[in-house]
Amino acid sequence: MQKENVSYSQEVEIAPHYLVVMGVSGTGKTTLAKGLAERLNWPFQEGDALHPLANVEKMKAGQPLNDEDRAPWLKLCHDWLAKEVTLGRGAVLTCSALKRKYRDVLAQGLPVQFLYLSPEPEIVKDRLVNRVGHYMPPSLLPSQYATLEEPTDDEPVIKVTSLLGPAELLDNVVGLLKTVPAPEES
Ligand SMILES: Nc1ncnc2c1ncn2[C@@H]1O[C@H](COP(=O)(O)OP(=O)(O)OP(=O)(O)O)[C@@H](O)[C@H]1O
Ligand SMILES: O=C(O)[C@H](O)[C@@H](O)[C@H](O)[C@H](O)CO
Repeated sequence: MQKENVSYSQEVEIAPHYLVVMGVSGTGKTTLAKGLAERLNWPFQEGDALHPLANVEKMKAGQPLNDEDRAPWLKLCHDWLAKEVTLGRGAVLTCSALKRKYRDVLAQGLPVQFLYLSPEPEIVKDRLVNRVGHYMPPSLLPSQYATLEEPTDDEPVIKVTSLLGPAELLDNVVGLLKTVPAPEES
């Protein structure tokens, strides 16, 4: 029997992934994650929106967060991912996820993949200095790098080193996701 003439967009061929777009402040997590969520029709959560108010106030005041500050926030991020995994549609979260132990909390028991953005530090600094309307002061960037433990190959990570602008980067990552299988549920 002849198949019905249904046209699928290229994006529909991408299996649901549960992505945490990670990296230090200013690497372009929100820009890319929003683009992915819109293009792939996956739910999006801005990780920064889950910070307790005290964390935001601390960052605004130019003080880096510590492990204790981040713990309740990471739990909320994990819980959002867990909920989305049960719904099975794919999902995208932004979260700096700077340390290995933070990523372990985020991914615990979940088929999460980290999409690691790491433009050159000078480029990231320029982006932060030129960004308007965001509470995160560029002066906190050195502490972000000091805290960062780059993901290693034994983690479920997709590394994105491209220096493309937002639109081309999005196309590039969508293309990449077509080649990367979604991990099995653990
Ligand atoms: N691929 C890109 N090329 C050039 N500029 C970009 C790119 N992606 C994002 N930007 C710009 O860089 C700045 C930082 O981007 P964005 O807010 O997405 O970063 P972020 O990692 O989410 O930051 P934060 O962790 O502080 O929320 C913004 O002004 C954004 O417009
Ligand atoms: O772990 C951290 O230190 C924080 O998550 C920061 O990365 C901020 O949330 C973000 O960069 C603000 O824009």
